[in-house]
Amino acid sequence: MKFPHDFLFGAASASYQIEGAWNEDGKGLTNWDVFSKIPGKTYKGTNGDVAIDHYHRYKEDIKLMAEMGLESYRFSISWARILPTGDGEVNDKGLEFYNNVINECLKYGIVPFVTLYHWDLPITLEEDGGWTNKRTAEAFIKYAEVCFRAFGDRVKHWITFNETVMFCGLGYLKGAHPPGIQNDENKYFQATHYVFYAHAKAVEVYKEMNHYGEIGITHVFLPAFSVDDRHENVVAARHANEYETLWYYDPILKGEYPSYVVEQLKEKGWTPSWTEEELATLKRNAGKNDFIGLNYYQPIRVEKNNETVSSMEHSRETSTLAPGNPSFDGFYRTVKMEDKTYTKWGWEISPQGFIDGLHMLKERYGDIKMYVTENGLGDEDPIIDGEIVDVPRIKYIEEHLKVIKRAIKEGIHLKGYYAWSVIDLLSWLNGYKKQYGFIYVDQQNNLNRKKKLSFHWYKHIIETRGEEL
Ligand SMILES: C[C@@]1(C(=O)O)OC[C@H]2O[C@@H](O)[C@H](O)[C@@H](O)[C@H]2O1
Repeated sequence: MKFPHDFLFGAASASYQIEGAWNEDGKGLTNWDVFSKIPGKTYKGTNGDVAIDHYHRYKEDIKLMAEMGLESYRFSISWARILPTGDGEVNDKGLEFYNNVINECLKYGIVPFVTLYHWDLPITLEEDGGWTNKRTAEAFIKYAEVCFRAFGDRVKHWITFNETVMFCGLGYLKGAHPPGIQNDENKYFQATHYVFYAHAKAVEVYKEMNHYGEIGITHVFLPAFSVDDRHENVVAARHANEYETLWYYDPILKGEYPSYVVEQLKEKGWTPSWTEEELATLKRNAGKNDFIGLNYYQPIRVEKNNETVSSMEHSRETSTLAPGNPSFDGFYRTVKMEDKTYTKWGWEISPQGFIDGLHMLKERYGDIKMYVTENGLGDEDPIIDGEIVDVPRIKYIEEHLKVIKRAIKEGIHLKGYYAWSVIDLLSWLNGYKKQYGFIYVDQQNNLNRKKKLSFHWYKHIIETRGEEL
């Protein structure tokens, strides 16, 4: 059986991780332009000043995507190219660049799937409190409207935010991302709330423009499972799902926060300073979401944590989602299991965990359309006789596409798959060591591009619509 005719086979990237041209054509400074240059913050001091120079080489890259037969390309817009000061004047050169990227995609019949925010925030807003300041939410709504107006005639698929849990969690709890704050639960929960509010307002604005496209948000999907049937561990898994999934998915799809978490935030003094108008905005717009984007890489296996967790000193290493760390509130800890397989970065490889999680989502949120907006293997790819023989990546994606096909047969409303990433790119915390792409970029040789083994494999899968999977 083939994948459905309207299922999109895609691949993804993000502006800061591929574009470079960090200070060209009127682009404003972003939080990552500044944070990445603070000594010790990134792996070997890598940053996105050049990245893989996609800003100047987008035509070559999109031509390669077309050669792969890619049906859709998910990329993000750098806010600071459009509004260099965050909420001031529009930069026409920024509009021009993304118009060129969109038109280049359409030239090959590649469907552009655009993420408005993939972590690069104009520095003026970061320095004014970032997502803990409602000004940033209001600025996002202005930025989104500028993009809808400029590109909405050709872009019909919009993602507002990528992985809120990551930029808020790493920004305000682990400190591994800008603004580099550790263990501040009040700021963390406040930031997530203003992101959800900004999302709901952007959905409302988009729908009022009658562009007849679709809009949603992309969240990490990290289903938590108990390590065994012991009651305290089952309770720990429930707790993890409430904080890591329901806190993110409920305000979007139900328009309200999960009561389990709300009650505990009240007890702990972590309740965001939300207003009735903001909460009403979430409620009013929840039903207008066209889809939810899932970034699935792994499940987590959890057990009750019985050791006291003082405010941990975090590092890049404790921020890479490898198992063995306690949750920020100390309630549970993740566990590396003897009978599971893991990537070099300690992420469990579990297609079964994905399909089990998908049924959990369907049970709670019904038939909401879903896209897999990221899935892929971060690896140090083997090179044999000059060829990138990334067989582990082929196996990883193949196994996940198989369960996606099964999930669709079981009634899960999945309409597309975007591999992370279309091309090797800058990792926020791992530099260029952790590769994800179908296309290799030679960092030692003029950033030359080279098709990997997986490029040819994915081309075949797309051509045959995954019939053999
Ligand atoms: C943490 C990490 C990683 O480095 O493996 O997860 C997978 C992937 O998620 C994406 O949204 C990030 O933009 C990209 O950089 C990757 O980030």
